Order: sequence, then structure tokens, then C-alpha cells
Amino acid sequence: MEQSASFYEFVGFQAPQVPEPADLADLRINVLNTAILLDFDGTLVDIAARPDAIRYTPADGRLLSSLMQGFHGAVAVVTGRDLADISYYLGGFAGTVSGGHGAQIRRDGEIVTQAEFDAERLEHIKNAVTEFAVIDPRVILEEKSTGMVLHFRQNPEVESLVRTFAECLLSGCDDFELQPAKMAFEIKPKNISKAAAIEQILQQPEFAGRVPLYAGDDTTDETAFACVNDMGGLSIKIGAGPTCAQYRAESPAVLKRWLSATLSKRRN
Ligand SMILES: O=P(O)(O)OC[C@H]1O[C@H](O[C@H]2O[C@H](CO)[C@@H](O)[C@H](O)[C@H]2O)[C@H](O)[C@@H](O)[C@@H]1O
Repeated sequence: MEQSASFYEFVGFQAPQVPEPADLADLRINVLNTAILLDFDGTLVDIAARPDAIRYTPADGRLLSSLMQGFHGAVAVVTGRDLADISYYLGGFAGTVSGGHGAQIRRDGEIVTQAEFDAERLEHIKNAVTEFAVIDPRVILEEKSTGMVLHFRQNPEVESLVRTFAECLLSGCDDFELQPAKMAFEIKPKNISKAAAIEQILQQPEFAGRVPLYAGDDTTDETAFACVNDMGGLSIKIGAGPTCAQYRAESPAVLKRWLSATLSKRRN
């Protein structure tokens, strides 16, 4: 039975504590039997003012290429971004990419998974959201092939208004749901998740039999952490906040330094 903190305060005990993740600096992995699965925003790149203002540098591209080489192709980027959008940033990255919070998977340049949903319903949702943003331009819209995001980073005061609007729009809707994100609310198909995408990716020959390591920064990454934890894998939370991940890194820069150092140690 779940007990709230006030129950424990009432009876004079402390609520059970989730263990604090260990420092990433203490983690050593074997490149020969580990698969690398990386979230994108807030994990590989720093969070920016707008979705199109991130800085994905040539050094980031080189790191992914080195990881592909070092981990023999067992490297995937698993992001909430639309596949078309993330492909633009990742350019020539040859590894597996999942977009739309698990709705899409691209492997060897081919889309091997595309979530099914009511396309007509999504069109109506997109139209309504677009009208909302015309009436209240304090939100920035991000259109995806599987959904829509309402960003309010520039105007945090509209958060509850945006939430109420989106909740009303989706009330009684069987196939789409609201997903809170960092300074944004996302409308996405139900029954898709990064965890399901990870399970599918791990069946690919390059990944099969390897210990999955997943790094992410957001509440949307918690299902992925739980998934790899259950498989006996490794999970890394980037930044602050409650998490079920086993390790924590302060920032994308710390994670990238650790990944580079892991590759260098392999060569020595
Ligand atoms: O799964 P991720 O790769 O972490 O993607 C999650 C969402 O990231 C993006 O939005 C977030 O990052 C933006 C750029 O730093 C920031 O401006 C925004 O406030 C954040 O919510 C992206 O735009 C979304 O599509 C992703 O779902």
C-alpha cells in the first residue's frame, strides 16, 4: 500500500527513501558487452531557450561516431523529438534512432517502426492547438508527425492555462494523452513509450546479449530507467530531481566526458 509523507509524519516514522543515485564517476563498464542508449535534449545537448536553439556540435557528432566504433554499433539515440527533426541534427549518425518518445524507430536508414494512431483525430487536435496559439501567442508550438508540443519556457505564467486547455481538449480521448515535459506539455499517442522502443532496439543483432545503459534527464525518461533497471542494465540521470536511475551526472558535459574517458580507457 502506498503511504503519503503525512501518514509517516502522523505516526512518527520517516517515509521510505528512494536511494540517491551514485556518482557517474564511480561507474566502470565493459565496452564489449554494453549497449549505449542516449536521450538527446538535456542529455547529449544542453537545454536551450527554444527547441531550435540547441547546440549540437561537430564534437558531439564525433563522439557518437567513436561510440559506434567502440561499442560495435550498439549505440542508439532515443528521443522525444520527431524522427525528421532529430535526423536533421544527427546528420550522418549511422546508429539506431527512436523518435517521438518511442513512436518511431529508424535502423540502417529505414523506418522500421511507426506507431499507429487515429490520424484524423490528430489533425483535429493539431488544428485546435494551432488556434489556441494564435489566440495566445505566449506558447511556442512544435509539430510532430505523431503529436504536438506546447512550449511555455518563454512565458512560464501560462503553464496552468496551457495544461487546462490541453486536458479539456483530450478529455474522453482514447488514443492520445498529455505528457508533461520540461516547460512544455506534449500531446502524444497513448501506448507508446521509450521503454517499449528500447525493448525493441535491444533485439537488434548489434545490441542482443549486451547490458543496456540508458542516460536521460527528464521525467519522460523514468520509464526507460525502470525498463533497463528491470533488465539488469544501467541507468544514468542527468541533472537534479527525483529518479529511479542508479547513477547521476550533473550535466550533458559530464556525461560526454565520462563516455569519452570510457572509450580512451578501452584503447589503453
Ligand atoms: O527525449 P528528449 O530528447 O529529452 O526530448 C524531449 C523534448 O525535448 C525538446 O524540448 C525540450 O528541450 C528544448 C531545447 O532545449 C527546450 O526549449 C524545451 O523547453 C524542452 O521541453 C523537444 O523540443 C521536444 O520535442 C522533446 O520531446
